[in-house]
Amino acid sequence: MIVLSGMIGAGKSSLATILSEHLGTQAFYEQVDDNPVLPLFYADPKKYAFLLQIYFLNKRFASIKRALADDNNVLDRSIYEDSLFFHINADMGRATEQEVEVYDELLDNMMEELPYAAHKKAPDLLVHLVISYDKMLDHIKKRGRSYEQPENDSTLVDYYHNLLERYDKWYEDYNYSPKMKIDCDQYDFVENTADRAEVLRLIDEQLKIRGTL
Ligand SMILES: Nc1ncnc2c1ncn2[C@@H]1O[C@H](COP(=O)(O)OP(=O)(O)OP(=O)(O)O)[C@@H](O)[C@H]1O
Ligand SMILES: Nc1nc(=O)c2ncn([C@H]3C[C@H](O)[C@@H](CO)O3)c2[nH]1
Repeated sequence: MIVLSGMIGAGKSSLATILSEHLGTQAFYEQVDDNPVLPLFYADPKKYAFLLQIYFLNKRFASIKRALADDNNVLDRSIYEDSLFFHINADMGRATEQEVEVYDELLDNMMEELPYAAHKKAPDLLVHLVISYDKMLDHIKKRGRSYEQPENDSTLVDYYHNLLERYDKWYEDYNYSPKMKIDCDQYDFVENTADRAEVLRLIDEQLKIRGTL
């Protein structure tokens, strides 16, 4: 299983499609447009942060179990980032200490079950998408989900900056599997075919080193 990580709008879902088609494997997407809790969260983060997190954790666990079944399936976002999101939200006062404690224990408990549920614990490769704030906003605007637009909600500017800041350290500390970075300001793998080919080549190179290609 290959896991894609990175900020909101970095291009994970787009790359999941491109990469899974290239490898002839399956992509497992994050549940967004049919996620009933996400709009509630953006409207009232304090009230819904915990519920949203439990929702994502549950869906993610189900996807991971299926994605781990075959080599090179592509998972759109890691379970470790769900925890990062929640801790940032908690630090912004959107979850209580007790909620954080329950979440962390539940996550640990679920992670202990993964080797039994999926015969494998960690991904074969993490592909982290790095993006600047401005480029990320371009993508968020282009995609047009109203609840993600900072012009509709100025608190999102702080939220996005907090996430971006913490993501760098998260990637540096990540040690559950081999990892690589793709610079989304440098490579436009959605609209530029030469950039797309280069990104796929870089990922293939890592998969060959790891013996899954
Ligand atoms: N390299 C790129 N060039 C141009 N547009 C892009 C690029 N990458 C992504 N986009 C566009 O940006 C938007 C967000 O991309 P996508 O949904 O793939 O991001 P994501 O990382 O999966 O986001 P989220 O974390 O919110 O699920 C989409 O409209 C997509 O077409
Ligand atoms: N709070 C929170 N915790 C998560 O684990 C999480 N994972 C994704 N998201 C939000 C970001 C995008 O708007 C949208 C699509 O990625 O969903 C999350 N939000």
